[in-house]
Amino acid sequence: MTPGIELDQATVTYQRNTVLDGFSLTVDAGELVAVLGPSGSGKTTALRAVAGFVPLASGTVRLSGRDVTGMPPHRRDLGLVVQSYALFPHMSVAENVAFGPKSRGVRKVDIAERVRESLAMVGMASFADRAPRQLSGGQQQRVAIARALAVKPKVLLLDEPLSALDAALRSEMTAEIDRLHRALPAVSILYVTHDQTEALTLADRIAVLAAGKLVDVGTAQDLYLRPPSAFTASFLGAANVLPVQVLGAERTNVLRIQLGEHILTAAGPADHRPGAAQLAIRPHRLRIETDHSDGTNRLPGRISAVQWRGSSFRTTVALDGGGEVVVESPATGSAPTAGERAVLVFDPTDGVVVPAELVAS
Ligand SMILES: Nc1ncnc2c1ncn2[C@@H]1O[C@H](COP(=O)(O)OP(=O)(O)OP(=O)(O)O)[C@@H](O)[C@H]1O
Repeated sequence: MTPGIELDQATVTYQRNTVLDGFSLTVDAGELVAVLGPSGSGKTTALRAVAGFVPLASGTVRLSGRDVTGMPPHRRDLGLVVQSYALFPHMSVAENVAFGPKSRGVRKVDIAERVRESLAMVGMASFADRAPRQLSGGQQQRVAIARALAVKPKVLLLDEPLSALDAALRSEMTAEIDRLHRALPAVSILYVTHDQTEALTLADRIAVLAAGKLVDVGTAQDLYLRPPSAFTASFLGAANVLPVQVLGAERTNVLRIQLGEHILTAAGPADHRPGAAQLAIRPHRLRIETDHSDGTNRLPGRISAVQWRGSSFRTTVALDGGGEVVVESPATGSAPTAGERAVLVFDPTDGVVVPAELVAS
C-alpha cells in the first residue's frame, strides 16, 4: 500500500545552515511514527516540511503517493495539531471544529455531522457551545485534535501536542491519542516529541534525530532493547556507555568483548568486526553483588553515591578499571552503602555492543 507520508532525502536550510539533512522517512496508513530528538535537532522542521510551511532545499515530500513538494499547505489535505492549541478564541468549540470543513466547501449538513463525530472521538461532545477560554488546557487540546480530524485528513501531524500539559494530564492524553490512533486505521500520523515515554508508548516506529540527521529508525521495542547506536541507547531510556574492544563472536548474536582487563560477553551481530566499539547497558539491567568471586560479566568497583528515589535506589559505582556506571535497583532490599566495594553483574543479552562513533546532538 502507498504510504501516507514519504519524505525522501529532505533537506532544509535556514540562512545557509542545514537544519534537516537528507532526511528520509515513510509513515504507512494506520501507522504512528514518532520523531524523537533533543532540542534543536530538526523535529519541528521535519514536520513543517511535510506540512509545507518550509521549502525544501532538495528532496521530495509525497503524501498518499502524490508529490506535494512545493505545493502550499492548504492544498496538502492534512490535519495539524501544535503545542499551543491555537484555537480561535472568538469562536465556540463547534465553530472551531467546523472551520476546516467549512473553508473546504463541505455542505452544511455534513459539517454539522463532522463536528459531532470529531468532538465525540475526543470525548468533547457536550462542550460544543463553550468558548475555548472556558476549557482546561487538556480540553482545549482535545478540541484542537477534533478540529484537525474534522477535515478527514489522510495525514495527521502532531507537534509536541502534550508538552504544555501537566504530568498527570499528559499521561491521560497519551492514552487518548493511543486510542484515537487505533480508531483511525486509514490515517498516517507523524508525532513530534522530545519525550521518550510518549514515543515509546504511542509509536509503532520511532525515528531518532540528532543535528538534522536521522540516527536510527525502528519499532519502539527494537530501538529500546537492541539500540543500534550509543546515541539512541542514551536518548531512548537511560544507558551506561563504556568503551570496549570487540574480540570476536562467542555464539550466535553474542560477542566476546574486552573492557579494561575484563573479558565480557554481550549482544551484538556475530559478524561484528573486531576492534573499538562501545557497550551500552541499561541501569536497571545491572545487579549489585557483594560476593567478590570471579565469574562472567562481573565488574568490580566501589560505590561512590547512593540516591533513594522512592521506588528505587540509584547507585553510582566507580569501576576499578576507570569509568562510572549507574545502577537502578528496586528499593525493596537494604540500601547499597557509599564507600563499600561491590561487583556489578549483567546478563550477556542485557549488554548491547554499539559502534564506537559518537553522534553529535
Ligand atoms: N525560521 C528559522 N530561521 C532560522 N533557523 C531556524 C528557524 N526555525 C528553526 N531554526 C533552527 O533550526 C534548527 C532545528 O529547529 P527545530 O525547531 O526543527 O528543532 P526541534 O528539534 O523541533 O527543537 P525543539 O524540540 O526545541 O522544538 C534549530 O537550530 C533552530 O534554531
